[in-house]
Amino acid sequence: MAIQKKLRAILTDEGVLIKSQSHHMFSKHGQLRNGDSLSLLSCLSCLDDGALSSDGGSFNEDDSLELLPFNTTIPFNRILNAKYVNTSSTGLDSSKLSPDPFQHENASSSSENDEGENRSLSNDKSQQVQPTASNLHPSSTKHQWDSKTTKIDASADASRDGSPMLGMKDNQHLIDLTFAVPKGHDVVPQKLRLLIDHVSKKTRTNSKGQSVTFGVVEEILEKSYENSKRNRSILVIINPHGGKGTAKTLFLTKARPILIESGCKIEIAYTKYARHAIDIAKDLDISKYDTIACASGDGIPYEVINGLYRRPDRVEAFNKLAVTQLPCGSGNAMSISCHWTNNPSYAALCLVKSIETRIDLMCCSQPSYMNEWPRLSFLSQTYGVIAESDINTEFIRWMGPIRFNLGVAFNIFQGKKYPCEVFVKYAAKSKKELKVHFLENKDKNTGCLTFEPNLHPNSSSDLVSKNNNNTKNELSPNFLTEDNFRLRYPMTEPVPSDWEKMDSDLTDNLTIFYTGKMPYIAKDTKFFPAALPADGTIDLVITDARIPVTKMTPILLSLDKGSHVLEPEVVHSKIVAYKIIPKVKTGLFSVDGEKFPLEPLQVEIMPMLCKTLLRNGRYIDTEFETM
Ligand SMILES: Nc1ncnc2c1ncn2[C@@H]1O[C@H](COP(=O)(O)OP(=O)(O)OP(=O)(O)O)[C@@H](O)[C@H]1O
Repeated sequence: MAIQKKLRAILTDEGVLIKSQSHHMFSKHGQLRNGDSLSLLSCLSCLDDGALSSDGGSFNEDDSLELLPFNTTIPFNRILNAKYVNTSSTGLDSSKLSPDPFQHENASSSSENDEGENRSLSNDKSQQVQPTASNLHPSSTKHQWDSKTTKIDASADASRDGSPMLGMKDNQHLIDLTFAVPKGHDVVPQKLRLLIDHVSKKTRTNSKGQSVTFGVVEEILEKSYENSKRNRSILVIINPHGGKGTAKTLFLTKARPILIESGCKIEIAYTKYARHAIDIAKDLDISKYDTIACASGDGIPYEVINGLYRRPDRVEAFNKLAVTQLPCGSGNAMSISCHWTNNPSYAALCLVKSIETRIDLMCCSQPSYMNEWPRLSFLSQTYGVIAESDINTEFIRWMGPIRFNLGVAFNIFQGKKYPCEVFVKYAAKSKKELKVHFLENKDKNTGCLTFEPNLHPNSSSDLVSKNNNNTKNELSPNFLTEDNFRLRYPMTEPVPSDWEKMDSDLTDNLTIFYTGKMPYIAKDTKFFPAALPADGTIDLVITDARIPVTKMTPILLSLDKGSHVLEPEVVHSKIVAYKIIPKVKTGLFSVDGEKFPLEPLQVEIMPMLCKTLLRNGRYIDTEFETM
């Protein structure tokens, strides 16, 4: 009968293992051949490789790998959703089920048009209601099947425990599985109807204190979202001008499908003027969301963080909301550092699978605005040749990231210097101390909120590294209090006695002053390879204009590898606060890529102020320890 010809599968520690009854289930190119409608399962084999390239690229995007005709595993870290197929209450005989495993699929039915108005994009009901511990109980059998629209209502569907239909054994369950597959340079949702042979051994305690065995869907979803939060409520802020005007299309075509299929609830706000995201964050109803995703460059997350900071209820806002980026701008340092990718579809997959983590911010004060609002910075502050190059090459914006490198090289080879005074409170002054600090802190996962030790030691899940020595984190969801926002070193007070004044022989000849919190400042620019999410320090890099061009050239050329910090001519320290007083008459600071006035600037670390989403609960691996 028809059901015997369906794809059959079992659960393993790694994922859903597709078994075939027929040796001819897959063609050479991964197409199903058993008479069912064909589904191209290209590159399921490379799904096993969840590793993103450490250079800030994306996952293994090679879809030309040999296909696995049998025993193909869909890893849990690529599974977006699972639902029971409801057959018993439909009047349908299982033998009459469509042979096409996709015919009854209910793709996201959000019917929004593509206009640039702010509007709700809540996905349809089937996406909002997910199988949960409470609605998966087998006794609940409220089934709905709209045969006209062939939609499966998840609320009904999820209420069922996959009880066997005609021709199925007790331990068999018919489910619809949605998972992410590579396609070209992206990852896209794919759906498959599977007959799963499974008897769950997992139990949970229900609201009455009884021990209840997991349903297979519940077990799949639990393993697929281990350590991460399911069904996020996301406010997506799109800068329609971001990424040379491509941000909106990038989000809608690449990121949104992954979010929708994962059961996220989405609303979109478009920025209508410069700095609009500050106002959006300042005024939004924080009870409606748990995540703000900036489909933009790094400018919008900067604005969102500063908008939240200006709220009277900022403690609640920073306790509740995670701020993340879907890389749709020209500078996407946050996504490269946090999601380990510059690709919006892979970043969306990382978003739904990530670990909520508290990261440090930096609080910036300058005379012209410190009495109003100090500015929070999540990425970097720079003065000197890079600040000038980044901002002053805006006129060649159309060139994309390369404009940054051209500007830097141009000014460096002109031998420009930017005299200043710098006062620093060190955490690790020498390169040796810095390395010790890095090694001591890199596996601590200090800010992880949802981290738990790997429940499945044999699992290949990449959510949790097997060889780290993490323990369950004790951070409370209401970790922050107003005290966390208090400045330890107000600019109005004299420089504290435990700060050191840097040698003026160096600072009078300074070319680059760069402080940062994330490893990548742009694609292929690993400027702060020792940066850690929540180690309570800022990384400082300084260069001297007297470095000969013959030595400066290799330093600049090693920015992609991050090994520039090892060069003896480059100052590299970890600090908790600093004050820089420029001595030049014209110029600027750049804070998170934004233009700031040429005035004394004082910055201090704000430990774990911002909740964000990190793949594996950590920044992209910079390989600093092996440099
Ligand atoms: N509708 C708008 N009109 C004009 N400016 C806008 C608008 N929306 C946002 N902006 C501004 O655009 C700037 C850059 O935003 P974003 O970082 O998203 O883009 P980007 O493509 O990465 O640009 P950049 O090259 O500056 O990094 C921000 O300063 C923001 O205030």
